[in-house]
Amino acid sequence: MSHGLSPRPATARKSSDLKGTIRIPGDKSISHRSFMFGGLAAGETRITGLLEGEDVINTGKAMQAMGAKIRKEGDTWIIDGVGNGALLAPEAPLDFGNAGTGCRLTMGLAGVYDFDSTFVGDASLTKRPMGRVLNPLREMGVQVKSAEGDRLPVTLRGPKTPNPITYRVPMASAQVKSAVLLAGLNTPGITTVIEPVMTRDHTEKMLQGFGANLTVETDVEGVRTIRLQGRGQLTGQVIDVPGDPSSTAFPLVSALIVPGSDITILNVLMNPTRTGLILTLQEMGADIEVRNVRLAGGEDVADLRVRYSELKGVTVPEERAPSMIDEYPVLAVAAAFAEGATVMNGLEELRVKESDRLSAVANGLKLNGVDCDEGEASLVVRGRPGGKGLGNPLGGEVKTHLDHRIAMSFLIMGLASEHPVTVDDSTMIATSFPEFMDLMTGLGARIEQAETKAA
Ligand SMILES: O=C(O)C1=C[C@@H](OP(=O)(O)O)[C@@H](O)[C@H](O)C1
Ligand SMILES: C=C(OP(=O)(O)O)C(=O)O
Repeated sequence: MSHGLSPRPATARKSSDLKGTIRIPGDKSISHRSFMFGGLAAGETRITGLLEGEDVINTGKAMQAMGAKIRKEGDTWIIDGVGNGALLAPEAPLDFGNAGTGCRLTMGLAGVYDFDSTFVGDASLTKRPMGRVLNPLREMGVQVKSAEGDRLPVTLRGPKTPNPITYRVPMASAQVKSAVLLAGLNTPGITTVIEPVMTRDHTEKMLQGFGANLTVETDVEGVRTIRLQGRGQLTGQVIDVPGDPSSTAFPLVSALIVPGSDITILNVLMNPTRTGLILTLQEMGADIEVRNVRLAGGEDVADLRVRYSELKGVTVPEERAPSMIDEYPVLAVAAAFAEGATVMNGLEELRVKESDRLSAVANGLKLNGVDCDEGEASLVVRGRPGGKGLGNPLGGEVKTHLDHRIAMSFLIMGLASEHPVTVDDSTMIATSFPEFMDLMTGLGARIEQAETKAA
C-alpha cells in the first residue's frame, strides 16, 4: 500500500444539515512548486500556508536530497536554496510516493543535470505513464532508463549541455508543460512550450515571481507560447499559499447535497484555470456566493458561502475539463443527487490519474445505486434528487485503488444517501488533504474510519 500503511475502510452516513466555517489547507500544486522553486532559487524562501500532505512532503525531501536546506519555524517553512543550476546529485532514489506532480516536475528539474537521478513511487504512481515527460527530455539530450512502457522506476542522466527545444504539449497537462519548462531552467538558450489548451498556470506565474525571464503569448485561438530563457538567476521569495480549490470541492459539494446545509469556506484560490467546478455547479443551480474577492500573492482568493441547493443535470462543456480535471469524481457525486442527466465529455486524462478515475467513479456509483454510463472518455450520470435508494445497505465497499479523490468523493456521497457508503481504504486521503476527516466531522458530517485491516 501507499506509505506502507494497511488499508483503513471508512463509512459515511446520512447526515443532518452541515453548518460552520472552515479554512481549507494550502493548494497542492502551489505547495509542490514552492518547495521546488524555493529549493532551487538562491537565498531564502519563506512559505506560509503550505499544504503538509504526504505528496508535498515527498517533494520537500527530494529537494533536500539535492542540496536544499528546509526547516520549519512556527508556521513558516524556510528554505535555503542551492541557486539555479547548482542542484547536487541525489545519493539515493527519490521516492515520490503517490504524487504524479512531484515526480514528473522533478524529472524535468533534475533530469537535465549531468548526474544520475532515480525516481520511484508507490503502486499507483508506478502504473502511471511517464513517457509524456520522458519524451521531451530525450529530445533535450537526457538518457533514460525506465521500466516497460516508460513506467517507474526511472533513472535519468542529462548531457553536458542540454538542447533547448520547442515542444507542443500533446495532451492537456500542466505537469508536462511544467516538466519541460523546469528542464529549460538548466538549459542554455530559450526553451519554448506551446500549449494548445490552457492548463493551470502556476509554474509560469511562480517562475516569473522568482525572477525567471519567462514570457507568455496567447494567439487568437487561445494557443499559448511560453518562452523561458535558461540558466538565469532565481531569487528566494515570500509565499503565502492560498487554499486548495480541489480540496474545497469536497465540503462544497457536501453542503449542496445535504438538506439544510449552510457553510462558509475561507481563503479559496480562485485562479480561473482552477474554477471550472464552481462554474459548473452554479450552472446546475448551486447556491455558491463568492465573497470578499481579493488578491493575495498575485492570485485571486475568495471566501465561499455554500447552501443546500436543488441541483439540475447539465452538459459540461468539454473545453472546461482542464480547469476542473481533478474535480470530476466529486462532480459525478453531485450529479447523482441532481434532477436529470449530467453529461461529461473529454475525460480521457482521467484514465491516467492515481487510478483510472473514469472506471473507479462509474463502478463506485453503480455499487451505490446510481444509474450511469461510462464511455471511452465520457460519463453520463442520471441523478436521484433526495438520494432515495442510494448508498449500499449491504456495506459493499467502493474500490479506491490508492486514489484519494475517489475515497473522498464517495465519503461525501454517503452524507446524503439513504444508505451508508463505504470505501475500502481512506489512508491515502493524507496525500492531499490530511485534515479532511476533522474538517468534515466538524461541520457535522457522519464519517467514521474503521480499524486498520490486517495487512
Ligand atoms: O501541475 C499540477 O500541479 C497538476 C496537474 C494536473 O495533472 P496533469 O498535468 O496530469 O493534467 C492535476 O491533475 C494534478 O493534480 C496537479
Ligand atoms: C491527479 C492528482 O495528483 P498527481 O497527478 O500529482 O498525483 C490529484 O491530486 O488529483
